[in-house]
Amino acid sequence: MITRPKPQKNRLRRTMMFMNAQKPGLIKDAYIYGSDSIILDLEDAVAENQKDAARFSLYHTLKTIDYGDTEVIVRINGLDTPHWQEDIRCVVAGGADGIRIAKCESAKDVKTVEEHALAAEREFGVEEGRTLIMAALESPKGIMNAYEIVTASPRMFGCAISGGDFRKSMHVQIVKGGIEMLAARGQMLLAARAAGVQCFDTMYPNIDDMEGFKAEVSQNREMGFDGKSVVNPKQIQFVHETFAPTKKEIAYAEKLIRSFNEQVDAGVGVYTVDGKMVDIPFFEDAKRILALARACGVYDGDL
Ligand SMILES: CC(=O)SCCNC(=O)CCNC(=O)[C@H](O)C(C)(C)COP(=O)(O)OP(=O)(O)OC[C@H]1O[C@@H](n2cnc3c(N)ncnc32)[C@H](O)[C@@H]1OP(=O)(O)O
Ligand SMILES: O=C([O-])CC(=O)C(=O)O
Ligand SMILES: [Mg+2]
Repeated sequence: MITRPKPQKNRLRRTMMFMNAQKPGLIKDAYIYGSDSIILDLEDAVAENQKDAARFSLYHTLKTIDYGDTEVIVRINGLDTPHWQEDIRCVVAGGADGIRIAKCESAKDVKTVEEHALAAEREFGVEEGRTLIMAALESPKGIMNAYEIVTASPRMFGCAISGGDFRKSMHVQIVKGGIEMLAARGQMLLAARAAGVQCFDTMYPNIDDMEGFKAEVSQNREMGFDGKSVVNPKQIQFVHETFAPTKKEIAYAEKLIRSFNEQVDAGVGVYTVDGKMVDIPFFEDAKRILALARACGVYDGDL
Protein backbone atom coordinates (compact mmCIF):
# COMPACT_ATOMS: atom_id res chain seq x y z
CA MET A 1 0.00 0.00 0.00
CA ILE A 2 1.35 3.42 -0.96
CA THR A 3 1.21 6.32 1.50
CA ARG A 4 2.15 9.60 -0.11
CA PRO A 5 4.03 12.40 1.70
CA LYS A 6 2.03 15.42 2.87
CA PRO A 7 1.00 17.55 -0.13
CA GLN A 8 2.67 20.97 -0.44
CA LYS A 9 0.71 24.02 -1.58
CA ASN A 10 3.74 25.88 -2.92
CA ARG A 11 5.70 23.23 -4.74
CA LEU A 12 7.09 23.54 -8.27
CA ARG A 13 4.39 22.88 -10.90
CA ARG A 14 5.78 23.73 -14.32
CA THR A 15 3.94 20.84 -15.94
CA MET A 16 0.72 19.07 -14.95
CA MET A 17 0.21 16.14 -17.33
CA PHE A 18 -3.29 14.82 -17.99
CA MET A 19 -4.06 11.16 -18.45
CA ASN A 20 -7.19 9.05 -18.49
CA ALA A 21 -7.42 7.44 -15.02
CA GLN A 22 -8.74 4.26 -16.62
CA LYS A 23 -5.86 3.61 -19.04
CA PRO A 24 -3.18 1.33 -17.52
CA GLY A 25 -0.84 2.02 -20.44
CA LEU A 26 -0.76 5.71 -19.51
CA ILE A 27 -0.91 5.63 -15.73
CA LYS A 28 1.32 2.69 -14.81
CA ASP A 29 4.64 4.53 -15.10
CA ALA A 30 3.69 8.15 -15.78
CA TYR A 31 6.35 9.43 -13.34
CA ILE A 32 9.13 8.39 -15.71
CA TYR A 33 8.41 11.34 -18.00
CA GLY A 34 9.30 13.80 -15.24
CA SER A 35 6.31 16.15 -15.22
CA ASP A 36 6.03 17.94 -11.89
CA SER A 37 2.42 16.80 -11.47
CA ILE A 38 0.17 14.27 -13.10
CA ILE A 39 -3.58 14.74 -13.42
CA LEU A 40 -5.46 11.47 -13.32
CA ASP A 41 -8.63 12.34 -15.16
CA LEU A 42 -12.10 11.13 -14.25
CA GLU A 43 -13.78 13.82 -16.35
CA ASP A 44 -13.73 14.42 -20.09
CA ALA A 45 -11.07 11.83 -21.01
CA VAL A 46 -13.39 9.13 -19.60
CA ALA A 47 -16.47 8.10 -21.56
CA GLU A 48 -19.76 8.54 -19.72
CA ASN A 49 -20.41 4.78 -19.47
CA GLN A 50 -16.90 4.18 -18.04
CA LYS A 51 -17.05 6.47 -14.99
CA ASP A 52 -17.37 3.66 -12.44
CA ALA A 53 -14.60 1.64 -14.09
CA ALA A 54 -12.33 4.71 -14.12
CA ARG A 55 -12.90 5.31 -10.41
CA PHE A 56 -12.10 1.66 -9.66
CA SER A 57 -8.90 1.95 -11.69
CA LEU A 58 -8.04 5.26 -10.01
CA TYR A 59 -8.34 3.86 -6.50
CA HIS A 60 -6.09 0.89 -7.24
CA THR A 61 -3.61 3.12 -9.03
CA LEU A 62 -3.37 5.44 -6.03
CA LYS A 63 -2.92 2.50 -3.68
CA THR A 64 -0.37 0.56 -5.70
CA ILE A 65 1.76 2.85 -7.88
CA ASP A 66 4.58 4.79 -6.25
CA TYR A 67 4.72 8.11 -8.10
CA GLY A 68 7.51 9.32 -5.82
CA ASP A 69 8.03 13.10 -6.00
CA THR A 70 5.56 13.51 -8.84
CA GLU A 71 2.47 15.23 -7.50
CA VAL A 72 -0.77 13.30 -8.03
CA ILE A 73 -3.87 15.37 -8.71
CA VAL A 74 -7.25 13.97 -9.74
CA ARG A 75 -9.63 15.87 -12.01
CA ILE A 76 -13.14 15.20 -10.75
CA ASN A 77 -16.32 15.50 -12.77
CA GLY A 78 -18.21 18.80 -12.73
CA LEU A 79 -20.65 19.64 -9.96
CA ASP A 80 -23.51 19.50 -12.46
CA THR A 81 -22.95 15.74 -12.96
CA PRO A 82 -24.01 12.71 -10.88
CA HIS A 83 -20.34 11.66 -10.45
CA TRP A 84 -18.42 14.21 -8.41
CA GLN A 85 -19.38 13.08 -4.89
CA GLU A 86 -18.18 9.53 -5.46
CA ASP A 87 -15.12 10.92 -7.24
CA ILE A 88 -14.14 12.89 -4.13
CA ARG A 89 -14.57 9.86 -1.84
CA CYS A 90 -12.34 7.85 -4.16
CA VAL A 91 -9.65 10.58 -4.37
CA VAL A 92 -9.49 10.91 -0.58
CA ALA A 93 -9.66 7.19 0.16
CA GLY A 94 -6.85 6.60 -2.34
CA GLY A 95 -4.70 9.33 -0.79
CA ALA A 96 -4.18 11.60 -3.83
CA ASP A 97 -2.48 14.95 -3.23
CA GLY A 98 -5.26 17.12 -4.57
CA ILE A 99 -8.47 17.65 -6.49
CA ARG A 100 -8.82 19.63 -9.71
CA ILE A 101 -12.38 20.94 -9.88
CA ALA A 102 -13.43 20.79 -13.51
CA LYS A 103 -15.57 23.68 -14.83
CA CYS A 104 -15.41 25.58 -11.54
CA GLU A 105 -17.59 28.69 -11.63
CA SER A 106 -17.99 30.07 -8.11
CA ALA A 107 -16.74 30.16 -4.54
CA LYS A 108 -19.76 27.99 -3.71
CA ASP A 109 -18.40 25.24 -5.99
CA VAL A 110 -15.10 25.33 -4.10
CA LYS A 111 -16.77 25.29 -0.69
CA THR A 112 -18.95 22.37 -1.74
CA VAL A 113 -15.90 20.35 -2.79
CA GLU A 114 -14.10 21.36 0.40
CA GLU A 115 -17.02 20.15 2.56
CA HIS A 116 -17.13 16.80 0.80
CA ALA A 117 -13.34 16.41 0.96
CA LEU A 118 -13.49 17.01 4.72
CA ALA A 119 -16.32 14.51 5.12
CA ALA A 120 -14.33 11.93 3.14
CA GLU A 121 -11.18 12.59 5.19
CA ARG A 122 -13.21 11.88 8.33
CA GLU A 123 -14.80 8.79 6.76
CA PHE A 124 -11.46 7.28 5.68
CA GLY A 125 -9.28 8.42 8.59
CA VAL A 126 -7.19 10.80 6.47
CA GLU A 127 -5.66 13.85 8.18
CA GLU A 128 -8.19 16.70 7.99
CA GLY A 129 -7.21 19.36 5.46
CA ARG A 130 -4.64 17.13 3.74
CA THR A 131 -6.33 17.07 0.34
CA LEU A 132 -5.46 20.19 -1.67
CA ILE A 133 -7.78 21.84 -4.20
CA MET A 134 -7.23 23.65 -7.49
CA ALA A 135 -9.83 25.17 -9.78
CA ALA A 136 -10.09 24.80 -13.55
CA LEU A 137 -11.75 27.90 -14.99
CA GLU A 138 -13.42 26.82 -18.21
CA SER A 139 -16.14 29.42 -18.83
CA PRO A 140 -16.61 33.20 -18.90
CA LYS A 141 -18.38 32.91 -15.54
CA GLY A 142 -15.41 31.06 -14.05
CA ILE A 143 -13.04 33.76 -15.27
CA MET A 144 -15.30 36.58 -14.03
CA ASN A 145 -15.39 34.92 -10.59
CA ALA A 146 -11.70 34.00 -10.52
CA TYR A 147 -10.81 35.97 -7.38
CA GLU A 148 -13.70 34.67 -5.25
CA ILE A 149 -12.86 31.15 -6.44
CA VAL A 150 -9.17 31.24 -5.57
CA THR A 151 -9.83 32.78 -2.15
CA ALA A 152 -12.66 30.40 -1.21
CA SER A 153 -10.62 27.79 0.66
CA PRO A 154 -7.35 27.45 2.59
CA ARG A 155 -6.82 24.23 0.60
CA MET A 156 -6.64 26.16 -2.67
CA PHE A 157 -3.19 26.14 -4.30
CA GLY A 158 -3.97 27.48 -7.76
CA CYS A 159 -6.14 27.85 -10.81
CA ALA A 160 -5.84 26.89 -14.46
CA ILE A 161 -7.62 28.16 -17.52
CA SER A 162 -9.05 25.39 -19.72
CA GLY A 163 -8.89 26.42 -23.35
CA GLY A 164 -10.99 23.65 -24.90
CA ASP A 165 -14.14 24.51 -22.98
CA PHE A 166 -13.35 28.21 -22.69
CA ARG A 167 -12.86 28.75 -26.44
CA LYS A 168 -16.02 26.75 -27.09
CA SER A 169 -18.05 29.05 -24.86
CA MET A 170 -16.52 32.16 -26.47
CA HIS A 171 -17.11 30.85 -30.04
CA VAL A 172 -13.40 31.13 -30.93
CA GLN A 173 -10.61 28.82 -32.08
CA ILE A 174 -6.90 28.75 -31.17
CA VAL A 175 -5.25 31.78 -32.77
CA LYS A 176 -1.51 32.18 -33.35
CA GLY A 177 -0.41 34.80 -30.80
CA GLY A 178 -3.21 33.91 -28.37
CA ILE A 179 -5.37 37.02 -28.84
CA GLU A 180 -8.55 34.97 -28.38
CA MET A 181 -7.70 34.22 -24.72
CA LEU A 182 -5.49 37.15 -23.82
CA ALA A 183 -8.02 38.98 -21.67
CA ALA A 184 -9.11 35.83 -19.83
CA ARG A 185 -5.54 34.70 -19.19
CA GLY A 186 -4.71 38.17 -17.90
CA GLN A 187 -7.75 38.36 -15.64
CA MET A 188 -7.03 34.94 -14.14
CA LEU A 189 -3.37 35.84 -13.55
CA LEU A 190 -4.38 39.01 -11.72
CA ALA A 191 -6.80 37.08 -9.51
CA ALA A 192 -4.23 34.39 -8.71
CA ARG A 193 -1.45 36.84 -7.90
CA ALA A 194 -3.81 38.96 -5.77
CA ALA A 195 -4.71 35.83 -3.82
CA GLY A 196 -1.15 34.49 -3.63
CA VAL A 197 -1.91 31.20 -5.38
CA GLN A 198 -0.33 29.63 -8.45
CA CYS A 199 -1.62 30.06 -11.98
CA PHE A 200 -1.46 27.63 -14.90
CA ASP A 201 -2.19 27.87 -18.58
CA THR A 202 -4.29 25.40 -20.53
CA MET A 203 -3.12 22.34 -22.46
CA TYR A 204 -2.19 22.67 -26.15
CA PRO A 205 -4.21 20.05 -28.03
CA ASN A 206 -2.32 20.01 -31.38
CA ILE A 207 0.31 17.53 -30.28
CA ASP A 208 2.18 17.45 -33.59
CA ASP A 209 2.40 21.25 -33.87
CA MET A 210 5.50 21.79 -31.75
CA GLU A 211 6.10 25.21 -33.26
CA GLY A 212 2.67 26.49 -32.17
CA PHE A 213 3.12 24.81 -28.80
CA LYS A 214 6.49 26.48 -28.21
CA ALA A 215 5.12 29.89 -29.13
CA GLU A 216 2.29 29.45 -26.62
CA VAL A 217 4.63 28.26 -23.85
CA SER A 218 6.96 31.21 -24.43
CA GLN A 219 4.03 33.60 -24.19
CA ASN A 220 2.87 31.84 -21.00
CA ARG A 221 6.20 32.55 -19.39
CA GLU A 222 6.23 36.15 -20.54
CA MET A 223 2.76 36.63 -19.04
CA GLY A 224 3.81 35.28 -15.66
CA PHE A 225 2.25 31.82 -15.43
CA ASP A 226 3.75 29.28 -13.03
CA GLY A 227 3.21 26.36 -15.36
CA LYS A 228 1.01 24.65 -17.90
CA SER A 229 -1.28 21.69 -18.34
CA VAL A 230 0.13 19.22 -20.88
CA VAL A 231 -1.41 16.21 -22.62
CA ASN A 232 1.61 14.35 -23.97
CA PRO A 233 5.07 13.52 -22.61
CA LYS A 234 6.76 15.19 -25.56
CA GLN A 235 5.42 18.55 -24.36
CA ILE A 236 7.17 18.39 -20.97
CA GLN A 237 10.81 19.22 -21.71
CA PHE A 238 10.22 22.49 -23.53
CA VAL A 239 7.99 23.79 -20.74
CA HIS A 240 10.61 22.94 -18.12
CA GLU A 241 13.37 24.61 -20.14
CA THR A 242 11.26 27.70 -20.78
CA PHE A 243 10.09 28.20 -17.21
CA ALA A 244 13.57 27.83 -15.71
CA PRO A 245 15.54 31.08 -15.37
CA THR A 246 18.31 31.37 -17.98
CA LYS A 247 22.04 31.49 -17.13
CA LYS A 248 21.98 35.20 -17.99
CA GLU A 249 19.02 35.87 -15.67
CA ILE A 250 20.71 33.92 -12.88
CA ALA A 251 24.03 35.74 -13.28
CA TYR A 252 22.28 39.13 -13.26
CA ALA A 253 20.18 38.22 -10.21
CA GLU A 254 23.31 37.15 -8.31
CA LYS A 255 25.11 40.35 -9.24
CA LEU A 256 22.11 42.44 -8.24
CA ILE A 257 21.69 40.76 -4.85
CA ARG A 258 25.39 40.95 -3.95
CA SER A 259 25.68 44.60 -4.96
CA PHE A 260 22.37 45.51 -3.32
CA ASN A 261 23.52 44.21 0.04
CA GLU A 262 26.71 46.29 -0.27
CA GLN A 263 24.85 49.41 -1.40
CA VAL A 264 22.31 49.19 1.41
CA ASP A 265 25.14 48.88 3.94
CA ALA A 266 26.61 52.04 2.40
CA GLY A 267 23.24 53.81 2.75
CA VAL A 268 22.27 53.72 -0.94
CA GLY A 269 18.67 52.81 -1.96
CA VAL A 270 18.72 53.19 -5.74
CA TYR A 271 21.60 52.73 -8.22
CA THR A 272 22.37 50.86 -11.47
CA VAL A 273 23.55 47.34 -12.30
CA ASP A 274 24.77 46.89 -15.90
CA GLY A 275 23.08 50.15 -16.83
CA LYS A 276 19.70 49.20 -15.32
CA MET A 277 18.19 51.07 -12.41
CA VAL A 278 17.51 48.86 -9.37
CA ASP A 279 15.91 49.33 -5.98
CA ILE A 280 13.97 47.17 -3.50
CA PRO A 281 11.42 45.50 -5.87
CA PHE A 282 14.24 44.48 -8.26
CA PHE A 283 16.16 43.01 -5.32
CA GLU A 284 13.13 41.03 -4.18
CA ASP A 285 12.44 39.79 -7.69
CA ALA A 286 16.06 38.71 -8.05
CA LYS A 287 15.63 36.59 -4.91
CA ARG A 288 12.49 35.01 -6.42
CA ILE A 289 14.40 34.21 -9.61
CA LEU A 290 17.20 32.47 -7.73
CA ALA A 291 14.71 30.49 -5.63
CA LEU A 292 12.94 29.38 -8.82
CA ALA A 293 16.26 28.51 -10.46
CA ARG A 294 17.19 26.40 -7.44
CA ALA A 295 13.84 24.61 -7.50
CA CYS A 296 14.30 23.95 -11.25
CA GLY A 297 17.72 22.42 -10.56
CA VAL A 298 19.68 25.01 -12.57
CA TYR A 299 21.24 26.90 -9.63
CA ASP A 300 23.22 25.69 -6.65
CA GLY A 301 24.88 28.92 -5.61
CA ASP A 302 25.01 30.34 -2.09
CA LEU A 303 22.45 33.15 -2.44
C1 LIG B 1 -9.77 19.16 -23.17
C2 LIG B 1 -9.35 18.21 -22.10
O1 LIG B 1 -10.14 17.82 -21.30
S1 LIG B 1 -7.67 17.77 -22.05
C3 LIG B 1 -7.56 16.60 -20.75
C4 LIG B 1 -8.02 15.23 -21.12
N1 LIG B 1 -7.19 14.64 -22.14
C5 LIG B 1 -6.30 13.66 -21.87
O2 LIG B 1 -6.20 13.20 -20.76
C6 LIG B 1 -5.45 13.20 -23.01
C7 LIG B 1 -4.04 12.86 -22.57
N2 LIG B 1 -3.24 12.40 -23.67
C8 LIG B 1 -3.40 11.20 -24.26
O3 LIG B 1 -4.21 10.40 -23.84
C9 LIG B 1 -2.51 10.84 -25.42
O4 LIG B 1 -1.33 11.62 -25.45
C10 LIG B 1 -3.22 10.97 -26.80
C11 LIG B 1 -4.46 10.08 -26.86
C12 LIG B 1 -3.64 12.42 -27.00
C13 LIG B 1 -2.23 10.57 -27.89
O5 LIG B 1 -1.82 9.24 -27.60
P1 LIG B 1 -0.67 8.55 -28.46
O6 LIG B 1 -0.94 8.80 -29.91
O7 LIG B 1 -0.53 7.15 -27.99
O8 LIG B 1 0.59 9.39 -28.02
P2 LIG B 1 2.11 9.08 -28.29
O9 LIG B 1 2.27 8.16 -29.46
O10 LIG B 1 2.81 10.39 -28.36
O11 LIG B 1 2.56 8.32 -26.98
C14 LIG B 1 3.93 8.02 -26.75
C15 LIG B 1 4.08 7.34 -25.41
O12 LIG B 1 3.70 8.24 -24.37
C16 LIG B 1 2.64 7.70 -23.60
N3 LIG B 1 1.70 8.79 -23.34
C17 LIG B 1 1.06 9.56 -24.25
N4 LIG B 1 0.29 10.46 -23.64
C18 LIG B 1 0.47 10.27 -22.31
C19 LIG B 1 -0.09 10.90 -21.18
N5 LIG B 1 -0.94 11.92 -21.30
N6 LIG B 1 0.26 10.46 -19.97
C20 LIG B 1 1.14 9.43 -19.84
N7 LIG B 1 1.70 8.78 -20.89
C21 LIG B 1 1.36 9.21 -22.11
C22 LIG B 1 2.01 6.64 -24.48
O13 LIG B 1 1.40 5.65 -23.66
C23 LIG B 1 3.19 6.12 -25.24
O14 LIG B 1 3.88 5.22 -24.39
P3 LIG B 1 4.58 3.89 -24.99
O15 LIG B 1 5.65 4.41 -25.89
O16 LIG B 1 5.10 3.19 -23.75
O17 LIG B 1 3.51 3.16 -25.72
O1 LIG C 1 -7.83 22.17 -18.46
C1 LIG C 1 -7.45 21.96 -19.61
O2 LIG C 1 -6.44 22.52 -20.14
C2 LIG C 1 -8.18 20.92 -20.39
C3 LIG C 1 -9.62 21.17 -20.47
O3 LIG C 1 -10.42 20.67 -19.72
C4 LIG C 1 -10.08 22.08 -21.49
O4 LIG C 1 -9.24 22.60 -22.25
O5 LIG C 1 -11.31 22.31 -21.54
MG1 LIG D 1 -12.48 21.09 -20.17
